[in-house]
Amino acid sequence: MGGQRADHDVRVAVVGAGYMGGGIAQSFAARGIDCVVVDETAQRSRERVRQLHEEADEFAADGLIPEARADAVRAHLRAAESLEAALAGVSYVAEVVPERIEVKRTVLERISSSVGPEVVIGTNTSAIPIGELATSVTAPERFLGVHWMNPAPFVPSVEVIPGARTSPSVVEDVVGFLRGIGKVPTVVGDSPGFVANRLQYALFREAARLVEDGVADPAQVDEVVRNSFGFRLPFFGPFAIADIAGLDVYRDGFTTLESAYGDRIGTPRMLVDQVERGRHGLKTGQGFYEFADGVGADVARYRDRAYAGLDRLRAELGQVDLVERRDQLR
Ligand SMILES: NC(=O)c1ccc[n+]([C@@H]2O[C@H](COP(=O)([O-])OP(=O)(O)OC[C@H]3O[C@@H](n4cnc5c(N)ncnc54)[C@H](O)[C@@H]3O)[C@@H](O)[C@H]2O)c1
Ligand SMILES: O=C(O)[C@@H](O)[C@@H](O)[C@H](O)[C@@H](O)CO
Repeated sequence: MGGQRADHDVRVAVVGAGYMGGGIAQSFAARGIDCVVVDETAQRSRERVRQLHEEADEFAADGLIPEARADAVRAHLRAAESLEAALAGVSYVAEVVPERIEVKRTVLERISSSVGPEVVIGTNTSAIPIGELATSVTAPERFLGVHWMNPAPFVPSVEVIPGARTSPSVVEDVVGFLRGIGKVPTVVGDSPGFVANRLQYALFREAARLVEDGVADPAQVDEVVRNSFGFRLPFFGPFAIADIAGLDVYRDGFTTLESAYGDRIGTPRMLVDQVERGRHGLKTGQGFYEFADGVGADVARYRDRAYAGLDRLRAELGQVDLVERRDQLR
């Protein structure tokens, strides 16, 4: 795929046409890449493709995607009558079946035994280490994690997770292929939950503890997150935010949290090292990032412009009113 064939020759099979598989298939087809989806039965495959075509038209009607992209989904996205029929002539296979290792292993065995070793197989697993799934794949050098976020058509990030035996050229091809359809692929290490879900689930675990401890209810937690650090995250990740806040300030804050919660929110050694080396972030010109030679002032100006712009965009979009269940467990 990609490297060996021009992208317009690439054909994609999506195995598992559920919430994520459907969105992944739409994402490829909308860019003119022939994509075939297969689910547990031919009937479900056909039904899902009908839904995906209609959904793409709705996206266009709502102004979310250009009309031409919706037309491309109809032209390039189709259903297969069987797994074998779906896999015929493809360059890339997306495995998007349920997050149960035994289901994934069975499906991956069937896929990898039905296609040649040149066909790349990407699993959309949320958290299962690639190494644990690679044992079910013949020619594991063509196998890797390709973790899309929901909803696949609109969230830019795709984590690309090589297994121990994944060929570097396969990683390079997949990254280029994803960039070619407008995604933001990031190559990360093979650790349970990778980056996105290890952070997302850690946040959720602590959010659940806040409710369990009676500090806030779910709606209050969500409101604070959306309007505090969540407001900043579209522009700066956690290390940049820490640099901007001041690593010395973070170190001091951790002192309180560590004394209250122990290792659960313990002070990272890397943070202490930075502070002890006088690298406090934007305020000293160096932290996890470089801010010297006027870069800090540019970052601050961008920060303020971005946040003011997001504030205007949020006012324009409004927000959805979620009704919290009042019988929440504390
Ligand atoms: N839901 C999310 O937010 C999200 C986000 C990123 C990654 N993921 C991961 O993507 C994968 C799929 O998640 P989902 O939310 O789309 O689940 P889903 O239940 O919506 O879709 C799974 C689909 O796989 C089909 N399926 C089951 N066994 C099959 C088989 N043997 N052959 C073909 N199809 C089969 C099911 O019928 C279903 O349509 C999981 O690994 C999940 O962890 C989910
Ligand atoms: O945030 C995402 O898109 C997902 O990774 C999460 O919704 C979550 O991890 C699901 O994958 C659970 O299967």
